Amino acid sequence: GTGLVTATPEANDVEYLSPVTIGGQTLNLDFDSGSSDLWVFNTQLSRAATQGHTIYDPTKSKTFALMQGASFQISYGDGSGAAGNVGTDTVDIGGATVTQQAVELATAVSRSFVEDTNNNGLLGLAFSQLNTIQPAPQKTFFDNVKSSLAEPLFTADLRAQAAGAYEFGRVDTSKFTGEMTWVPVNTTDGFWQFTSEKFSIDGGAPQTSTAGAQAIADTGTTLLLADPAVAQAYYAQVDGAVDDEQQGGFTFPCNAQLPDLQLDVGGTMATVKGTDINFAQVDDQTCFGGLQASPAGLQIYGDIFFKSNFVAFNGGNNTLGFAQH
Ligand SMILES: CC[C@H](C)[C@H](NC(=O)[C@H](C)NC(=O)[C@@H](CCSC)NC[C@@H](N)Cc1ccccc1)C(=O)O
Repeated sequence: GTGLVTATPEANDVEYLSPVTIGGQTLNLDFDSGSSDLWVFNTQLSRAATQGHTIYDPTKSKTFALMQGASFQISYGDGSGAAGNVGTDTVDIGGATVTQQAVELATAVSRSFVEDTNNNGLLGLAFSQLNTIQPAPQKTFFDNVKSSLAEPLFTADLRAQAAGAYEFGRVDTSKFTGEMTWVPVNTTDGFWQFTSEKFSIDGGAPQTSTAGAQAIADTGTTLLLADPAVAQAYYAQVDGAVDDEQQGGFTFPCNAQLPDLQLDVGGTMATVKGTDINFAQVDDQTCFGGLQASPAGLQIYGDIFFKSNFVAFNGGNNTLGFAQH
């Protein structure tokens, strides 16, 4: 295939896992457009840490080579992280193949990764400048494979409680309805970043949250973390919604009617379906919102956004394409 793999959701669509073959060994990884390291669970980790995981064994790969003296250490916004050493091997995603791809072998991973036994590592799809390998940062799979693709792009087709897909090299127009809108990406910080300062609720009058507010497209983040003004205005329209310190964010009665939310992506409005904003039940009557306030200044449009929008990441001209699906 041209580089087409299934994206399978965990419970509550917390993460999406896709098969990657490394030196002939297939592991399910979390494709993450919000970071730029490809790291895997492997035989160097303790048995306790790898319990329930699928691990990569470099000694069993005919094409593995150690990258002498190289190491990595990555931290994520949720406080999790991983660190270890580095090699190269042949990496194949649905037929799109890179020989001598930098593959980072964790020798330490945070508890949240140990406990998430569906997740055997991350495949970073942000810009290579964010790669954490020392002494010399290495290229992402996408950067390495780009020139061999029919088109220098990949797409994310993530679905609510259903199998979706990542595809490298083409935009499958049968996967979405209406027109795809392309917007320029600001790559300065290494993310797929764009201006997102306007919002409207149920197609009402657009309001500005914060002039010049920035957002990133992050397939590796579960929720939609938006400017606090957006979250406050949205949940003000939901009867019984409260910002519940104890639950860690906005909750509402599970039978609430959730309005649709429009957010601008580089000036063009994209819709997030209200149904996708009901994230998970936290007790018999109460549900936790998929839209929450972003702690930092930066907005993080995670899987909640992708469930309503098919997104193309074009590394040829650094643009993002989005369309309703
Ligand atoms: C605290 C670390 C800050 C956020 C920063 N790190 C980052 O920005 C890294 C590359 N990206 C991330 O922490 C976030 C984007 C944060 S926006 C600043 N994306 C990747 C994240 N979803 C990966 C993940 C997947 C599953 C489970 C947990 C984590 C740094 O290293 O400085």
